[in-house]
Amino acid sequence: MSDWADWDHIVKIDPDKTLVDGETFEDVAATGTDAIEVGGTTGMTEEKMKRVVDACGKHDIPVYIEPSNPASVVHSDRHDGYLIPVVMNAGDVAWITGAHKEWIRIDDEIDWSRTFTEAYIVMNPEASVASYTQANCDLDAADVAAYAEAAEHLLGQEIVYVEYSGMLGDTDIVAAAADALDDATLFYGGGIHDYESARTMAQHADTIVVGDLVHDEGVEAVRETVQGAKDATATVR
Ligand SMILES: CC(C)=CCC/C(C)=C/CC/C(C)=C/CC/C(C)=C/COP(=O)(O)OP(=O)(O)O
Ligand SMILES: O=P(O)(O)OC[C@@H](O)CO
Ligand SMILES: [Mg+2]
Repeated sequence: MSDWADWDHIVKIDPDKTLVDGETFEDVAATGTDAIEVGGTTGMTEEKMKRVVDACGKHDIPVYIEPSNPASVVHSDRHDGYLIPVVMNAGDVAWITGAHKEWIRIDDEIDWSRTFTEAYIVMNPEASVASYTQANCDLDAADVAAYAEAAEHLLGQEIVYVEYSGMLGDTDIVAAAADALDDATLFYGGGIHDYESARTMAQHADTIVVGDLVHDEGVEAVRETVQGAKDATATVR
């Protein structure tokens, strides 16, 4: 069984951002979250990635690199694996297969045994990731459900990621993606900022991803979202 099948909550650390004053990656690992993903769209470098992966990898929690470009991939045995995005609604094929082909050409240390993909559906047109990938975010619930189904059944994706980075998404859209999937795991990320927003999104998604909150508000606020995710899981399943 894959690691993520048991995850209700992920903290996503952006190596281009800082933690709240006085907080450490040990504090982040102790929030009760199930895993740490390390990634961001803008300002990513190998050096910043390495610093965060090394710091997070010291604690007893799964750590996955989520690269936004081939140059931000670092290899180490400090982390558990690699979650490589594939953007279903990208406007530029670079973000579906192009960057992947280039990465494989230049990197001769890829460890396929711990490399997996995430099928992104990018929904917030204001997010950096939307402009970066030239995503078509003008999608209704039926479009999103169809992308989710295509990801799982045509492309064999094990993770589908509804991405509202920076804003709280539409629950009808997240529910439609959830209904469309059979066995794939649904990640939801974007705008989760408290117990209630976490619980609401976790009622639909298998796993919620909390990003900006850890940088802007800190670990106490993250802890509340963990509780929201766990409570939703307890009622739904
Ligand atoms: C093939 C390799 C190794 C890399 C390419 C992988 C792809 C397709 C990346 C596309 C962009 C993407 C989906 C990146 C994942 C990380 C992510 C969504 C971060 C959040 O982005 P924002 O919140 O918009 O950006 P900032 O917070 O950095 O402004
Ligand atoms: O930063 P936020 O809005 O929490 O989004 C989390 C994550 O989905 C970003 O890739
Ligand atoms: Mg962001």
